[in-house]
Amino acid sequence: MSVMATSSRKTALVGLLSLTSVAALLIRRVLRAWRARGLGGTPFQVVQSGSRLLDPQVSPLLLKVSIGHCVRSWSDDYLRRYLGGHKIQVHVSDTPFLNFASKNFAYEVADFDSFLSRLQGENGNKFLYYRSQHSKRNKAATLEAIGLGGDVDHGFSLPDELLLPFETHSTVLRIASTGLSMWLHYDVCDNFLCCIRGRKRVILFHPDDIGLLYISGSSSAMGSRLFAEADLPQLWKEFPLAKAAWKRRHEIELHAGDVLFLPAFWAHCTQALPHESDKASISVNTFVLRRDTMSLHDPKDVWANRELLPAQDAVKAFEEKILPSLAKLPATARSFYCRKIAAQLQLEAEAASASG
Ligand SMILES: O=C(O)CCC(=O)C(=O)O
Ligand SMILES: [Fe+2]
Repeated sequence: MSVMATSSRKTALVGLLSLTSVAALLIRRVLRAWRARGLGGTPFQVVQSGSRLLDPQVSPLLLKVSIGHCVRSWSDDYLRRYLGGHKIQVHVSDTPFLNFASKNFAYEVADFDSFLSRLQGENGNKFLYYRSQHSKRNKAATLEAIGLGGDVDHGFSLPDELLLPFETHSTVLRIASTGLSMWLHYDVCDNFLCCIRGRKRVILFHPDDIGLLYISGSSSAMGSRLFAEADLPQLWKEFPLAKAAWKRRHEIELHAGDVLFLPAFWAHCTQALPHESDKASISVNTFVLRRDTMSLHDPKDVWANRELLPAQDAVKAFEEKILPSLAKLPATARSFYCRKIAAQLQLEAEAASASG
């Protein structure tokens, strides 16, 4: 073999090696972008379109789509122009960690202008949260109901492509003080949670982990203490099962313009964070219903958290029939039959998860 041939083979080999390392670098970059913003736990997927939203096993997704001009237009002055003078109901709390179970906050009626001023000012260490409602108690929220729906040029809108497979249930404006965290809960509708101003940290748990989260009704007894990082060792003492779920959590930080697709039954809690000097974290979320399961949805569900109708029947039968029957048994037999029924239910749950 000639010297020339050996050296050209060497050059080819070196070329191939450097090409491989460039390719590896590129793949690493693409993977990093793909998992972008997933802060802890399971990596997050970023997608450009809504083609997989109806997949029964869909995980939360960060959607790269446009939500209209609101991201640039909705200054405090703009919001005051539309909502100024409105009386709104506000959650007010001394702690940033809101807890629905222990009700560590009060509801106050405030006018919108003073709410915004308090939110941006020093505010005596109070944490404020506004969730828009419909003026009629039995109707679900819309932006039109608070006067924010009509401005096509400067408003909020989700691409038709995302909404078309669904029926819209409601659209909610949410404004929170820096640091305020919303308690862990689940909703029964799929949801597009859109960040308009500030930032929002969101922690989510797979529906299969519901039994580890100390949920009663649709809210967790842990409130939003998952955001109190220094307090986590104490939290695991009080709520030991939750530690395993925490390790598998999905977590993301939303920035202005980001849309999180948050599937129904994924328990979630959020933390409002500032952007530069702006202390308001503003988001809009649209709850949607899948057409194939719409008939199971309670027509009286205003907040997107009433159990599906067959689940309401099951819970009622459990509380009114099964539990009282079991209570008639002596302790050993009660423990035996509770475990037997729990094992049967566990098998049902596994089979349903596998077929979902
Ligand atoms: O961040 C918030 O204000 C809560 C959002 C939420 O729970 C939802 O959109 O379902
Ligand atoms: Fe929610």
